[in-house]
Amino acid sequence: MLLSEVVATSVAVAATRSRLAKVKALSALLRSATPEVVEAVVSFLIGVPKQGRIGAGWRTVFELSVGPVGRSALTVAEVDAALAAVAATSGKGSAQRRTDLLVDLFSRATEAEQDFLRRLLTGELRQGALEGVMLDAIAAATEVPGETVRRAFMLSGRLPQTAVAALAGGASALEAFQLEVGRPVRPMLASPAESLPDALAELGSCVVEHKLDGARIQVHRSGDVVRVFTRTLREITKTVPELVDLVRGLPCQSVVLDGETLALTDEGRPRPFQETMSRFGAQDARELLLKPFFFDCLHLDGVDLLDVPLRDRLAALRRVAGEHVIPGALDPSPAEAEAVVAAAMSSGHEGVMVKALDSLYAAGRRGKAWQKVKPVHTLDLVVIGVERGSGRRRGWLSNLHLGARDPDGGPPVMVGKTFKGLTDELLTWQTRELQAIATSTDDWVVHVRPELVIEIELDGVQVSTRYPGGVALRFARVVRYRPDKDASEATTIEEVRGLLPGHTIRE
Ligand SMILES: Nc1ncnc2c1ncn2[C@@H]1O[C@H](COP(=O)(O)OP(=O)(O)OP(=O)(O)O)[C@@H](O)[C@H]1O
Repeated sequence: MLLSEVVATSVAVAATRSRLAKVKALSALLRSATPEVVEAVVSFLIGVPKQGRIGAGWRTVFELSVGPVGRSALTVAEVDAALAAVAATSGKGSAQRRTDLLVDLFSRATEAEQDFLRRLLTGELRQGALEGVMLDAIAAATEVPGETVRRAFMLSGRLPQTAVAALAGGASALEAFQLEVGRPVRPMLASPAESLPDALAELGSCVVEHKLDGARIQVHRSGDVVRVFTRTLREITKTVPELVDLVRGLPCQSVVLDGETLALTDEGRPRPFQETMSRFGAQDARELLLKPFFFDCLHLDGVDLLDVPLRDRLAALRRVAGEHVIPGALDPSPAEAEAVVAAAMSSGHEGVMVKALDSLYAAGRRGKAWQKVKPVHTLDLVVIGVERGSGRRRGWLSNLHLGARDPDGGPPVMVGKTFKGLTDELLTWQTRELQAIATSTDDWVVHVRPELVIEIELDGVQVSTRYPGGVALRFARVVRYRPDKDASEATTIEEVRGLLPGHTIRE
């Protein structure tokens, strides 16, 4: 398959707002790809090359200036091989060798292909929002039910491999995907509830647990080997040795645990979220110990538990991790449930989770079986630009331009601005981070790649003629950055519109 076919499809998908048209274009391309290149084709389209980060600096790639050719015969397989060669280059003089390989590749590409490759390599093409569209396209290309494709993806965590299996072996190949200890699955998510009584009434027999304000972890143990993953399935085993030691000491041979981790003060209250997240960085900074609070068990000693009711998963969890289970109450009366909320709030946590005891573990799903009850309403928005500070904030990048996600995979839709709630520490941090992902700047605004997710508290929204989505935030203020989320998980423009007066307020 020619690279130009992938580029043309990518451009066509970006140019249309119709989900159906996107799915049609992608599935037609998948159908015409030969088995050897399916993995590369899907990787290119979702903007994540198979080789991951190839080690060529952003600047190198962006500043490569090689005259384009008028017509090209570059194939997907050739590009894939070239990227593999770049990724495999290491040692002394490797920066130059990588540049040479890239120059060679770019010199065989047309202008449109160069532009595509540049955006692929700098991560600009990466669009989490395209994942859902791609899953539909795989289903359409193979005539396998969408649910089967989705489940395989949630269990493997990898879209290209899901496509390869679907195209080669259809539904039966996808049904063979199982939970594998050591390979993370997409975590189950929660929907917002109006109130505690609503959630209790809707779910019937349930567990009410503290909703801790930390970071999601998924811990896999097989024998003595323990691996820890974040909510976005990034491995952080090396940075959290205390969690590894703790799970290695549990009374079992193999286990997969789902939970939340955070750093606590001496009084047992949560430390600021930023401090917990700083432990997920590159090095082991063990002076700030993390404590795990597990709330689910997906596998225990050879038995997969994804498809057993929560009641039984919790029994397994208590057996294996008793004292590290998150606080809560099983099958509480309304008064007992209220008491859990009061205890959670007075300990400095953000609310409670209410979960149906007969529900199965729906990997990657934000369903109704788990409902969160939080007194303060927040949105997770994407930073799309930032204004240069003035006065006391001179030298810092300050006023943030905030976007909501387009569920059909288009660029984020601006819904407001804010600099409220930013501490000096956050201003310093964001100035550095935003400069690193700047795409263009003028005197006033620095535009950035839409990657950073930020949690925003607000009083509500109002109709706006200024912003393209027709809706604007009222009194927005920053709660915190969410480095554990990527832009594909941000609040959608529809969810923001749902907050307009006249709509039912969900969160
Ligand atoms: N008892 C608990 N059960 C499940 N998740 C919990 C619990 N306590 C804290 N959490 C955290 O809450 C998250 C679930 O809420 P949700 O699905 O809305 O994700 P979220 O968008 O990160 O939520 P929020 O933005 O409200 O923190 C989980 O990902 C987990 O990190």
